[in-house]
Amino acid sequence: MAKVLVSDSIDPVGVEILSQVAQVDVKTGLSAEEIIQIIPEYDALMLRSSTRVTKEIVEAGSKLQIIGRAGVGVDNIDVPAATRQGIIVVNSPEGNTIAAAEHALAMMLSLSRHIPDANQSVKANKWERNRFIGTEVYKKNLGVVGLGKIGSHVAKVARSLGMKILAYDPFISKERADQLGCTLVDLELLFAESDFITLHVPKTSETQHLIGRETLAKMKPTVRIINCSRGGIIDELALIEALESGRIAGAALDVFEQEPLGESRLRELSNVILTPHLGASTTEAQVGVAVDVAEQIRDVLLGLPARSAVNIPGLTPDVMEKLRPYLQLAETMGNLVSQLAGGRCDSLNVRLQGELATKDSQPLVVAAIKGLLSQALRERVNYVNAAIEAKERGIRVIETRDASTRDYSGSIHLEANGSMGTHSVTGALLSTGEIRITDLDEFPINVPPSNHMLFTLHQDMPGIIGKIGALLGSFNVNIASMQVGRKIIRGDAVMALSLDDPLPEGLLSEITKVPGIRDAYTVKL
Ligand SMILES: NC(=O)c1ccc[n+]([C@@H]2O[C@H](COP(=O)([O-])OP(=O)(O)OC[C@H]3O[C@@H](n4cnc5c(N)ncnc54)[C@H](O)[C@@H]3O)[C@@H](O)[C@H]2O)c1
Ligand SMILES: O=C(O)CC[C@@H](O)C(=O)O
Repeated sequence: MAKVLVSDSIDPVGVEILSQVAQVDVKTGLSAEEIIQIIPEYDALMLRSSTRVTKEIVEAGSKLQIIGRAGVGVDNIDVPAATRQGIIVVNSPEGNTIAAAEHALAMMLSLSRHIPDANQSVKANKWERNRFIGTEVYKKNLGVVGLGKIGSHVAKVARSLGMKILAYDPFISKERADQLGCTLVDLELLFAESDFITLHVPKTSETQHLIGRETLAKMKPTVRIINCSRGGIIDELALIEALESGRIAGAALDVFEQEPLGESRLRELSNVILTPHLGASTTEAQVGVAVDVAEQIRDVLLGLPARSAVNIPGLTPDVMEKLRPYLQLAETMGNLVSQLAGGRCDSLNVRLQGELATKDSQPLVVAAIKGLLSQALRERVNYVNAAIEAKERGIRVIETRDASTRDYSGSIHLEANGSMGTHSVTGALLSTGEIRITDLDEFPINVPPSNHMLFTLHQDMPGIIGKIGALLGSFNVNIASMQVGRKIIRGDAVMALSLDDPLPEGLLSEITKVPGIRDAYTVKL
């Protein structure tokens, strides 16, 4: 019989479901070393946010088929390590949305009316009615950073409280924001105009310390900040200084840079409310995420696909086998075209060409959408939710199939319209399975995707390639490979460069100033 280790406390209904197919051991509070010792016996691991699934744990799990996170964020699991080991990682993308949104709203109202302090005061036999004068949220500006599932629900409820919602989410269309009654603004304006700011973004390199010393300095002195998303999105030290000096009025935090929260001056501040990562802690959400994830673990142990895998598509094995090499191609092309077009796309045209023009190839469209959304949603977008996420974001997906073959037996052409205009890419596979970008904005090229890329649209004229090379060299950026594509001599052309280093800040605008360069884009793949 298969064995499942449950390493954090989950609702008993989850254990019941797992017990249908496996021996279930619930062992909470184990250290990493203890997990490493016992994990070789287990076929599946189920956890919440307390267990950190490190590379060492993953590598020790020689029998592990699946790791299930009873919640949204999989940032406590080394997903790349699991993927390399062929372990499916599943989560519950929606099971605790309402719970987390309601916690953020509760934090906002508690802050505005001093509920925790007033409660403590009455319990200490005091009656301090003048000490706890609050502020109303009615007609105040609420800045919502991240208008995804939780942020949208917060925005909807806050609107019914009479608040005006300013939202920042570079990956959400204006139409979607309009539907939610939110005004999309840039971060500067959101920070400057908000009376309350609530964070609902994933933790990524872009959102790490999104709120820090510099940004806090731009806020109103009366602002109150709520973080029920992830620790580290606020620079805690900068926040403490701003609260201590009265630079801002208050904060309510459910998540911390270090969890459990250790020694911290946050505990001494009267204008702060702290909760121990309770966003998902409602009976309903705990049942929801436990059922959602336990069912997926049960199914995978029975040899069935998972419906919410973050690292492997939940497709039937035979279709998977056929399409496997092309799924990565479609995803890479989606990621590339989204970065060229700018995050906020309103349409994606997918043309499947040659041998891919069959009805079985539908997962490739999903893979392209997944790639398109990956900048915005990271591990939260998967093969199951990609199409729904695109629809909810107001992205129109148009599919066409063209059975005629060109240079490759099968290729994928994507065209996206985003905040930086309409751009297109085509990709194909070499017989070795390697990916090639074969067309960019209708200009023929032939380059492999790489980590850091630079594309230019320019006029084909003598000296221009040298100028770009020299400019990159002067900033110590090494070029790994370079290719030019053009249709006519001395007409428009594109340059595709693979770089060994990321482009330093400010260099892109220098490149666009080079005479003959019309546009330049950096891309990270
Ligand atoms: N406190 C808790 O217990 C708790 C419970 C559930 C979820 N969470 C956390 O809440 C957060 C939001 O979850 P969700 O389910 O709404 O996720 P979601 O994926 O539905 O929404 C996240 C949104 O952030 C946007 N985004 C990505 N990068 C951005 C950036 N740089 N700037 C602005 N917006 C950006 C995305 O476009 C997306 O719309 C996650 O970090 C999740 O882990 C916490
Ligand atoms: O397990 C929890 O209680 C927290 C879950 C939450 O942080 C999530 O990302 O889903």
